Amino acid sequence: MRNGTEDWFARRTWAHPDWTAEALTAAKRGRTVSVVLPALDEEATVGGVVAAVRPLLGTLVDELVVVDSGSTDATAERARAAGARVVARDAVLPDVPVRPGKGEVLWRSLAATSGDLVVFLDSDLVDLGPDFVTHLLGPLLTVDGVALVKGFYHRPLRLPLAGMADHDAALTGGGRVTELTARPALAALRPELAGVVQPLGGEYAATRELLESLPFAAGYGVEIGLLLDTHRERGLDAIAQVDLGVRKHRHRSLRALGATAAEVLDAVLRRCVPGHPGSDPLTQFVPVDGDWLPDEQAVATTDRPPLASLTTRRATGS
Ligand SMILES: O=c1ccn([C@@H]2O[C@H](COP(=O)(O)OP(=O)(O)O[C@H]3O[C@H](CO)[C@@H](O)[C@H](O)[C@H]3O)[C@@H](O)[C@H]2O)c(=O)[nH]1
Ligand SMILES: O=C(O)[C@H](O)COP(=O)(O)O
Repeated sequence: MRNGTEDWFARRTWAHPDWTAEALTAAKRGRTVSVVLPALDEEATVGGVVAAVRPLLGTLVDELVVVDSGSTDATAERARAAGARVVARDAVLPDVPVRPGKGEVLWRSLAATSGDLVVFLDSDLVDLGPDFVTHLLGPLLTVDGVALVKGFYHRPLRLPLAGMADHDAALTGGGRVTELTARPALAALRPELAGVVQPLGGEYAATRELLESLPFAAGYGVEIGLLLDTHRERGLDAIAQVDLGVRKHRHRSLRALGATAAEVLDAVLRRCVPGHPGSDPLTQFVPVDGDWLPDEQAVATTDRPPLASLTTRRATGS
């Protein structure tokens, strides 16, 4: 790591966070907190994530919202039954036509919530620790100048893998796009961010003021886009990271992760390489009856503008 990044790592990494919900509730001093779970067909897991956050509702957390990304399963019902407010993505900013993708629902979630601080959690997590939300809020509530807090964790790969002993995969095999695309891309194009352990992690917290000032990449590029833009606009010291223990989630296929990687890379290139024209659809090859058939997957390559600019345009009628 470069010197400045090593210094940042030492100052802005909490490897053994010990904030309690009680202490942080006292530290809020009038600030409010929204927890947002984006969810697309997560009926199996969303109730568990909501249940893990629910005990904090009314003290550290002021609102708990699942933003439904067009699910066709029982995600909304399960989330509601577990105690969340559920908002359909097209009910937020109803005059703005919906685009697909994760970044889109996170962007809309800002207009559906009001907390001064916003915590995002993926809704495909399983067995998440009770302190995920508390620890993500620690630096925001107690350290001046911090605007974005990323979680980091052990990431077990809960899939059978040839050639890998169970205990290796169980400890560190997960985060394939993180390790094979995101971190190498940052090392090449924004090495100051090489100390961020989980640049893609879906568990992070930020000030509303920061989030509303930044563009949101439409698809899976949203996390790395927010990280790069926070660094560019506010500097390294506005970013912190906190060890959350272990993160387990629902794994997607390598093919699906190829499209995620393409969106992550596109978001990096658009921010780090002037003149990048935007990526083509991703061609993957699928074996069918002894032949290899090309299959094109769309790559989301556009950003939503900062929500604050939209609100200003509406207020001034421009
Ligand atoms: O169109 C979408 C796609 C996903 N999701 C939700 O977003 C979360 C994360 O999606 P997932 O498909 O599980 O992503 P991962 O394969 O786990 O991708 C990792 O890497 C992505 C790229 O940075 C991040 O967006 C993810 O948070 C991070 O977990 C889940 O709750 C999904 O239900 C939506 O709400 N709408
Ligand atoms: O963050 C990532 O790299 C993706 O979520 C993939 O994670 P996985 O390899 O644990 O499925």
